[in-house]
Amino acid sequence: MRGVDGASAAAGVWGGLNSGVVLSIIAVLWTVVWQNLQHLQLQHFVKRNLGRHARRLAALVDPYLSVTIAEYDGGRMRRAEAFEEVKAYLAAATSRSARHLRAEGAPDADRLVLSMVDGEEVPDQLLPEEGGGAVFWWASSRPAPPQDRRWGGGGGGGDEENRRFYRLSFLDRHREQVLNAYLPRVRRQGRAVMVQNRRRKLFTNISSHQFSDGGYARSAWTHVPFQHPKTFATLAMDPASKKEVIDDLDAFKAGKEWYERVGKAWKRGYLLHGPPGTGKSAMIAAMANHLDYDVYDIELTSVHSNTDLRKLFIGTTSKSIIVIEDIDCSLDLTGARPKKKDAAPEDEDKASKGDKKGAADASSKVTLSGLLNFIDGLWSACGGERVIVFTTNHLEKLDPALIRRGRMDKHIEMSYCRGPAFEFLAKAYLGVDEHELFGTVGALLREVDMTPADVAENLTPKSGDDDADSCLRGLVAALEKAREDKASGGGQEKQPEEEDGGVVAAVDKE
Ligand SMILES: Nc1ncnc2c1ncn2[C@@H]1O[C@H](COP(=O)(O)OP(=O)(O)OP(=O)(O)O)[C@@H](O)[C@H]1O
Ligand SMILES: [Mg+2]
Repeated sequence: MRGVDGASAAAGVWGGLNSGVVLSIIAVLWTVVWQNLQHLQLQHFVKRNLGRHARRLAALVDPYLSVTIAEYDGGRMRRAEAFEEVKAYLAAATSRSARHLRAEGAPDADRLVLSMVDGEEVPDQLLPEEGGGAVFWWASSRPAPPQDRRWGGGGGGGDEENRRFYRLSFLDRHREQVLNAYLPRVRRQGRAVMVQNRRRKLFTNISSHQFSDGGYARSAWTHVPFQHPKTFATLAMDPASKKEVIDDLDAFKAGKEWYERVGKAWKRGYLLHGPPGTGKSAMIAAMANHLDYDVYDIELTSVHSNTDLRKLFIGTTSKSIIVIEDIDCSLDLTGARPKKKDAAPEDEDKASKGDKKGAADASSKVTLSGLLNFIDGLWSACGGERVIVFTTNHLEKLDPALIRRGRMDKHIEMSYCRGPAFEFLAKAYLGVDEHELFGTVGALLREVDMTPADVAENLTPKSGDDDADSCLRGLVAALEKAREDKASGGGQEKQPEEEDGGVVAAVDKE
C-alpha cells in the first residue's frame, strides 16, 4: 500500500513538475526564438537550424557520409587544387542560396565574384542525368585562431591551416553517384569558373621573418593584380630573335606530353642578360602576357634561408613565371662553391651590388646550392608548367653551375638599340614609318651605344607642341652629344659583338 501511495504521490509530484517543466521550456524556447528573431534573420535561423535537425533525424534511418576537402594538402605546404575548384564551383552554383557571402573583384571592373563565408551551409543536388533528386549539403569551415599562443594554443603553430575545409554531407545510398558523377562534375565546373574569373597576379615574397613567426594561415606571398601592358608587339627586338623566343614559349606551353615522355619536369629557364634599360624586365612582362601566366617576383634579399626559399617555391602555382631579377646582386653566388679561376673577384662583385640594389641582406642565408636545388632539385617538379627567369647585367659574374643548360635553358641577350629597333620604336611612339632623319639616327646608333629605354625616352613627346619631327631632332641631338662624350673619353666602350648593328637582342641557341 505504502508503495502504491508512494507511487501515486510521486506521479502527482512528477505530473505537477512536468507541466511546470513544459511551461518553463516553452518560456525558454520562446525567449530563444524571440532573441533569434531580433538578432538573426528569421529565414536564416529557420533554414540553418531546422535543416540541420531534419538532416540529423534522417541520418537515424539512412546515415550521412561526408567528404572533406582541405585547403592544404601535401603536408600543408601547398594549396590543394581541389579546394580551389570546389570554392569556385560553390561560388557559381550556390551563391544564390547562401546567406552570407564574401565578394572579390572580377576581371571586368564592375562585377564581383561571390563565395560563401566560413561557417555557411548551402544545399546542392544531382543533375537529372546523374540520377537527380538527391540533396547534399556543403559546409565551409575555418577554425578560430588560437587564443593564446604562449600556452601552446592551436596544437603546434600552423596546424590551423590544415583544418580549413569544405565538407560535403550526403546519404549513404548516394555514395556511387556522388563519388563517380557529382564530385568530378564539381571539379570540372570549378575549373571552368576559375578560368573565367581568373585575374592574373603579380606576387612578391614577404620577409620570411613575417611568415616563419608561427603565423596563422599565412602565405609567404603577397600579390596585386598583374596589369603590365608590355607585349611582344611593343617590344623592340630583332624580329628573328623575337620570333624565336615566342616559338620557344609556345612550344613550352604546348609541351606537356613531351616533357612527360622524356621524363623532365615541365619547366623552362630563361636567362636575360644585358645592360640596364635594354628591356629585360619589359621582356618578362611580355612573356607573362603572351603565356597568360602569373608572375612571382622573388626578392632574394628578403629570403633568410634555403628552407624559406623552398617554402616560397612550393607556394607558387602552376602556369607561372618565377622571376629573380639581378641575380648577381641578390646573393653572394660565389660563396657556396669553389670559385672558378676566371670568375670575377668577389670585391668587384660587391662593388656592383652596391650600385644597384644595395648589398645583399647580411642575414640572408640562401646559398647557391639552395638556389640550384630550387631550380632543378626534386622540389622543382612540384606543380608543373613553370617558367623561371633570371636577369643580370653581368653574365660573366654568374657561377657557370647556375647558368648551364638544363637550368637556364635559353640565354637571351638584350642589347643596345640599333637601326631596326629604333624604327620599331619610332613607329610605336610617334606613329611614323619613315622620316628624313631615320638615316641620320641609324648611322649615329651604329657609332654610339644607346639603350632602347633612352631612345624611347627621347621619342616620348614632352608637351602638346612636340611632334615626330621635334622628337626625332631631340634624339639626333642626344646621340650627337653621346658621340662627343665618347670621343672625349666620357662615353661607354662599344662592345665588339655589336659591330654588325641592327640587332637589339640575340638568342643563344640550345
Ligand atoms: N627593347 C625594348 N622595347 C621596348 N621598350 C623598351 C625596350 N627596352 C627598354 N624599353 C623600355 O625602357 C624602359 C626600361 O626597360 P627595362 O626596365 O625593361 O630595362 P631592364 O633591361 O630591365 O633594365 P635593368 O637592368 O636596369 O633592370 C621600360 O619602360 C621599357 O618599356
Ligand atoms: Mg629590369
